[in-house]
Amino acid sequence: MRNPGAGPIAVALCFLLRSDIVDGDTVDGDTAGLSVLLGRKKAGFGAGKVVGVGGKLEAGESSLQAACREVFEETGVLVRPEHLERAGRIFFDFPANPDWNMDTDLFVARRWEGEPAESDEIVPAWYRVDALPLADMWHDAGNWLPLALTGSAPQLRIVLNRDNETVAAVLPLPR
Ligand SMILES: Nc1[nH]c(=O)nc2c1ncn2[C@H]1C[C@H](O)[C@@H](COP(=O)(O)OP(=O)(O)OP(=O)(O)O)O1
Repeated sequence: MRNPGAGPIAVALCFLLRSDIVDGDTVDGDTAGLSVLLGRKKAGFGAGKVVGVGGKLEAGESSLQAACREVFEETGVLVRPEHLERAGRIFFDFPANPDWNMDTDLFVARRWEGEPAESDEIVPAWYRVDALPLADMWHDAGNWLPLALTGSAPQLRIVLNRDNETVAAVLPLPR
């Protein structure tokens, strides 16, 4: 994937959050009536899985800039950096393949311009936050995605097993 021995890959993910509640509706719970934009990955790392929209930082880029660029490249939606909210940080730790280690900044956005459209990389779709498609995602998604989408700002190191799929441990990240 990249130069052996280099540090973790810096990644940014951005979750667009849409309120489905129309005026006058009443709902129970924090997440009822909220949907998130995820994407079915067509190629590359994690192909076939439903994943967060985002990807690797380019040289000289901040994670904020990368999140906006990746959302645009992968879905055609324009998100402005000032509309991103930090939503946590996850270190994906692949002990069997350390070259895959990723240090991932999470963002949510509640404002954007445009409608998501399919790209070469993903098929975007809206999912209810209280019914996330966890069976189609990375095994670890249930450990951090609901927390990130409900404002808990998880800061976690997710250690994968040697199968590079199942979760060996979920540890706090030093702040
Ligand atoms: N354990 C894990 N759980 C998860 O939910 N997402 C993970 C993960 N490990 C990696 N990812 C995500 C983070 C990142 O968005 C993505 C890999 O980065 P990219 O999408 O940029 O990779 P690709 O190889 O497809 O990209 P390019 O070749 O740069 O187009 O995988």
